[in-house]
Amino acid sequence: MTPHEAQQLLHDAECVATAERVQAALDRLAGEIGEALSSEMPLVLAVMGGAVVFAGQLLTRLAFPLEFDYLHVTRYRGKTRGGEIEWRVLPGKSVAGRAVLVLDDILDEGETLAAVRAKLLEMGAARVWSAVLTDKANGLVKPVRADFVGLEVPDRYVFGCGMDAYGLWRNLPAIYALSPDAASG
Ligand SMILES: O=P(O)(O)OC[C@H]1O[C@H](OP(=O)(O)OP(=O)(O)O)[C@H](O)[C@@H]1O
Ligand code: HPA
Repeated sequence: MTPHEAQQLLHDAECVATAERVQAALDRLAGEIGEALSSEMPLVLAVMGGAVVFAGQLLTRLAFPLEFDYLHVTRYRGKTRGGEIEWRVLPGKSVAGRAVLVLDDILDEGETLAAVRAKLLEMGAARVWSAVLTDKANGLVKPVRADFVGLEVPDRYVFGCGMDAYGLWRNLPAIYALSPDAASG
């Protein structure tokens, strides 16, 4: 894709959550997570790459002791439809016996979070919580629900705030839905 085509993708997209709404959701989420986990000294794990913005912006709002690490798993690989789960990096820190909080940008069909949760429990995590910046209202019975949800997004392919459109635009501070034409590409 050329830079011009990438700009066109954004131009044709619809904003579904402004940067202000995202920041307000982060403030609320941080409060909810603090109430639930402030005495747990959790290991916070970002699911790379989509969680990079969410994790960075949430962590500085959490005012309790925690450890941070990441794991890398992917199943969309720059496309708008998911496939097989591919594990790229397991968490480097031991999760055995730990309270773990998983951070991800989006709960869509729920396959990724379900696989991450199962893997962490298999690795001996004592308890696994999850927080997602967005939960897609797609009407599916998802295999897992998130304990903490920032925003609901419509049943469209969304991007920005860590979420990519064909590998691009993770850097946007607001959330957009791809135009139907672009989403089928
Ligand atoms: O609920 P699901 O349908 O499983 O989809 C959610 C997952 O899909 C995205 O990851 P992706 O595979 O696109 O990799 P990325 O994090 O590098 O964008 C997103 O970051 C979530 O991890
Ligand atoms: N946008 C970006 N990444 C995603 C989505 C989406 O709508 N669903 C699953 N991963």
